Amino acid sequence: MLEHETRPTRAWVLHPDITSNRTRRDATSGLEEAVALAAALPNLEVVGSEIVRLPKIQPGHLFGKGKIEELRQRLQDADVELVLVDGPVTPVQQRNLEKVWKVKLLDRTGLILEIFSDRARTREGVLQVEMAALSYQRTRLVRAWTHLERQRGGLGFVGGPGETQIEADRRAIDEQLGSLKRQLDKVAKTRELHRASRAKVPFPIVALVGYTNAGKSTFFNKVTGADVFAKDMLFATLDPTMRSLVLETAHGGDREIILSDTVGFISNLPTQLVAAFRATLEEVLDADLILHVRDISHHQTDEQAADVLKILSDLGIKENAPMFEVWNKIDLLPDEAREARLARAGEEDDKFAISAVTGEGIDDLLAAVSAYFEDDKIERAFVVPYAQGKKRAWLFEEGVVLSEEAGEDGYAMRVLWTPRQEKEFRDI
Ligand SMILES: Nc1nc2c(ncn2[C@@H]2O[C@H](COP(=O)(O)OP(=O)(O)OP(=O)(O)O)[C@@H](O)[C@H]2O)c(=O)[nH]1
Repeated sequence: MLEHETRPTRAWVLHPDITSNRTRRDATSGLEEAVALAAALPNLEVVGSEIVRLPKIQPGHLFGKGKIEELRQRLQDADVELVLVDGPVTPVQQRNLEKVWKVKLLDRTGLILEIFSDRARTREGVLQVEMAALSYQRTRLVRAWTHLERQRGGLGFVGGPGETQIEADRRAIDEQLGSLKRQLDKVAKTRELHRASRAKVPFPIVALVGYTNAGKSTFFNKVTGADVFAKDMLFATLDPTMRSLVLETAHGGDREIILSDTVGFISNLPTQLVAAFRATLEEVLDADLILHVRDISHHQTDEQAADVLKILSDLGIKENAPMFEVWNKIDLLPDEAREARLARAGEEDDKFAISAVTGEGIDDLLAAVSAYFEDDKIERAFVVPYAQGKKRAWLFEEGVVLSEEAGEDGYAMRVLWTPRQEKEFRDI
């Protein structure tokens, strides 16, 4: 009934393809991702999208004159109100383009911030997004400021209404940032307390990570039966959601684990948001096992996986952290590709092909997770070469050594350990 009042904003997505700055992502999937991002905003209709080749960035207007005029016509014909530019746009370019096109304009960071603020569900999430948004605004003020200085011929002339206003704005933003930071610290402390009390619970934590839209929440819901806001949107989970899950052990017993869903990753994450991610993803740092959920049907699934691993390493997660790869959405693969994936997953003990929608492969994955935390110990004998002192030290730290004898090639060891320790040892 209210349809007329909530008419969606008509938006147009532009993906600048900067010839001098080609990354390994092709422009078409860049545009596709930007459109998907835009669609994640509520009450917005993407009425058009295109790649704009950009041999050279124009400082004042980003695009060249001819292109701007051509676009102006198109935007006007389509009655566009909001233009989303998938890349950085300086405040000056933004102002100029908004004036010529008579639209509102958001760049990639602005767009992601909008989505984040719309999705944040816990107090901490909201605070983080506010902080990120403020830092973003602050850098824009700084840029406007340098621009002003340049216009004055770089004389370093200070004073005048422009500067004073900007300085006041910056101070106001700094004060707000300080206050947000204090609140966030408090929330973080409370969380720390929760975590400490949880640490007393002897349940392993399994964290889901993955590129946005990989299917983490769908998987999480499927296995926990939880009602975690299932949707066809990006970034539905800005805050980690945790549920306990009881798995069956190999001997028919129960094993309880805590499964934690996290925010989806994305390429070219604006720097202002990296900190917000870091706090949100602390759970992952704490996890006993990471499940890296991948949309194996996506044509850039390998690039997405590389992005996720890069973000994890930026977050300080060790390369050899225990991790399973979950190849999700196999139901969407054509037969041949599907068979190939299933065969490879069959060969490697830390890769699993599943469909979070049909449920295929999930039992095997959960059995492997359960086995990973199997307490049953196994005895092994092997030689640790003298050059691998780190491995030997680790065995003693873990307290698994039964006996040790110095031989010709190294230490002949006998150990008693869990399958989990065995895997960790291999990765050292
Ligand atoms: N066909 C198919 N679709 C799936 C599968 N898993 C997830 N999807 C769909 O993929 C879309 C994204 O799934 P989500 O579970 O929301 O993805 P997510 O990784 O939690 O996304 P973010 O919250 O953005 O990080 C939804 O439309 C799901 O229905 C699958 O195994 N097969």
